[in-house]
Amino acid sequence: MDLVNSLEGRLLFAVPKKGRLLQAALNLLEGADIQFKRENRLDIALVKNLPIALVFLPAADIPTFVGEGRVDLGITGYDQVQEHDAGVRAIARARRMSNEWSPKDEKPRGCDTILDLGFGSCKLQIQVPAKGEYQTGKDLIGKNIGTSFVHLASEYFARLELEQEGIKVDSTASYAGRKLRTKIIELSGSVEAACALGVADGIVDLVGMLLFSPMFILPLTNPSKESGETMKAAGLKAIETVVETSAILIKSKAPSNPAMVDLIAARINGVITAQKYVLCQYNVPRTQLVDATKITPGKRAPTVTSLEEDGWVAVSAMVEKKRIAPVMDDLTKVGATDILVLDIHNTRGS
Ligand SMILES: Nc1ncnc2c1ncn2[C@@H]1O[C@H](COP(=O)(O)OP(=O)(O)OP(=O)(O)O)[C@@H](O)[C@H]1O
Ligand SMILES: O=P(O)(O)OC[C@H]1O[C@H](OP(=O)(O)OP(=O)(O)O)[C@H](O)[C@@H]1O
Repeated sequence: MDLVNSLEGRLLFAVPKKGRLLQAALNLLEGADIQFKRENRLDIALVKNLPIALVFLPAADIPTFVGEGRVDLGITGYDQVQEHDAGVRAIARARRMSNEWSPKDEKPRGCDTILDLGFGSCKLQIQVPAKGEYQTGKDLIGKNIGTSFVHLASEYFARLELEQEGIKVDSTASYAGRKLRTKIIELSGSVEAACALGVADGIVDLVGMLLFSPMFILPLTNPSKESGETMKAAGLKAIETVVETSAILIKSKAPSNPAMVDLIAARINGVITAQKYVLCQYNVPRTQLVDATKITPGKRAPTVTSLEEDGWVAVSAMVEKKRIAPVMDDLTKVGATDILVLDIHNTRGS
């Protein structure tokens, strides 16, 4: 199949090709009725029922393809987008310093976040040997730092160094021409081993959070791993957080088909909402209705209908799945009966 030509007229949608984010991303696509068949060893799949082509890419590369190329939509980690944007800032700073800058360099680059997808939560943290001497990020100024997130780590330590010199900076401050005293060492994997192997005094690396998303009955991270398991196993401890992250839906600043981007975003938002909420239905004496609807105010408002029994009403309201147990307890206390909890398969516009 001549894939490149078959992409004409299709919205390009980047999906993580493997790793922790893949399965949850595929679940979202299924919930949004994006039908495709991924051929073995092929990283492009044509969607059967919409003018879309899925492109399977490393999560770390998706911000580049969406922010700098022709890809319109993408699912990746917020940390990856932040690292990409920090890299764009570093290039822009270097160009301005060497007078290579020109107005065309300032074309809209990077990507816009559409939605937090509610899975893949973790933290990018500064980690040091648990029994070592370092207690704060400032203790590591001038030392060796191993990381896969070189741009975020460089900006973080530039801010620490400037603050130590009494220069107050904010996240948008320019570090133009600043030569870091701290040595940032780029590592592509197994970053947690860097301290033990004498390569680094500290690292900047991800620490998983063992979260149970409504989408899954299994933990989001590797079920055999606790949150921070890698860090603990490597004898490290986290001392500061650089970025808190989760999976996000991003879009190009100039998408080829904005209407289709909005449609896909609405469908994915519907799937996420349906997974986050349940529908709670119950009967309650009209005299208790005010107290009951304070417990179940709904996402917009509860639906109240009269029962074929004087003095009683039926209420239906969306309740966050993670709150439903105490909500049912409280409804019982105010005299609600026949309390039902229904899963929501999908939703739109809520
Ligand atoms: N515990 C975690 N460790 C690393 N990344 C995580 C974790 N939990 C969620 N993520 C998200 O997954 C992204 C990494 O996905 P990616 O596919 O690049 O690597 P991976 O999931 O670690 O798989 P692999 O390293 O085997 O390729 C991170 O940028 C982050 O947004
Ligand atoms: O807190 P945890 O859930 O234990 O996960 C965190 C670890 O996972 C990632 O590495 P990964 O396992 O992807 O292997 P890598 O070092 O080759 O990237 C990340 O770089 C951390 O080292």
